[in-house]
Amino acid sequence: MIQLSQLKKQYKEAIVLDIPELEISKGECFGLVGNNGAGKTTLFRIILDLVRATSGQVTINGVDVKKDESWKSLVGAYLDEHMLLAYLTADEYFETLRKIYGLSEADLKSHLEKFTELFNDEVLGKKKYIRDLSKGNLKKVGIAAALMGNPEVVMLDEPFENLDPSSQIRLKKLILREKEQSKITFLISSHDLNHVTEICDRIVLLEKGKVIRDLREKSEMMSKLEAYFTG
Ligand SMILES: Nc1ncnc2c1ncn2[C@@H]1O[C@H](COP(=O)(O)OP(=O)(O)OP(=O)(O)O)[C@@H](O)[C@H]1O
Repeated sequence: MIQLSQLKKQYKEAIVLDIPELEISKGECFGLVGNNGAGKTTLFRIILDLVRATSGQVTINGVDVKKDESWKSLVGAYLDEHMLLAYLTADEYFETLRKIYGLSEADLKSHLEKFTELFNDEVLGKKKYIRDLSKGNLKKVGIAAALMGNPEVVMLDEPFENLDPSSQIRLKKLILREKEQSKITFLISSHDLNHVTEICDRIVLLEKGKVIRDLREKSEMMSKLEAYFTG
C-alpha cells in the first residue's frame, strides 16, 4: 500500500531520515516510535508530500506522492492543529469537510456518532471556535476529521498526547473498531508504548532517522521496546 524507497531527508549537514526500504501493507496498523527528534513527524510529512525528501520516493498504491495528487482521496491525516480551520466552530468545520468530501448530512451524522463517547459532549454544539478548544479537544476534532470520507489510510501523529485517560481508552477502542470494520491502514506515531503496542500489529522504532527495529511479534514488542528505551 505504502512503499518507501531510498528515502533520505537532509537539513544542511544533518541527515534526519534515512530509510532504504520500507513497505506498509494494506490493513496494517503501523506504529512508529522513537525519541524526540528521531524523525517520526518528518517521515509523516514526507509521506503526505508536505515536505520533500532530499532523495528517494514514497508511493501510495504505486503512485509517487510528489508526482500525482490522486492518492490524496485515499488518505486522511491529522498531524497538528495547523491542519484545522481555527476560525470555525467544530460543527462548521465538519460541515465544510462534508461538502468537500461530497457526503450527505446523514453520512456526516453517522460518522460523528462514532465519536460521541470520545467527544464527551465537549466538542459539538458548543459555539466555540476551534482555536478556543482545549488541546485534547482540538486533537479529537482533528482525528474525527482525518477519518471522514472513508479513507483507506489514516495517519495520526501522537494521537494520545493531551488526551485525558478516559479519552485515551475511548480512542484506542475507536481505532480498533475502525481497523476491524473498515480495514483502514493506520500509521500512528506515539510516545505511549502501552497504547501503541496494544493497537498496532507492527512497530517500527526510529533512531536518528534510521529504522533500528521492525517488530511484528505482538508478544515481544513491549519487552523489546522497554529494553531499548531504558537502554
Ligand atoms: N525545518 C527543519 N529544519 C531543520 N531541521 C529540522 C526541520 N524539521 C525537522 N528538523 C530536524 O529533523 C529531526 C527530526 O525531527 P522530527 O520532528 O521529525 O522528530 P520526531 O521524531 O517527530 O520528534 P518528537 O518526538 O520530538 O516529535 C530533528 O533533529 C529536527 O530538529
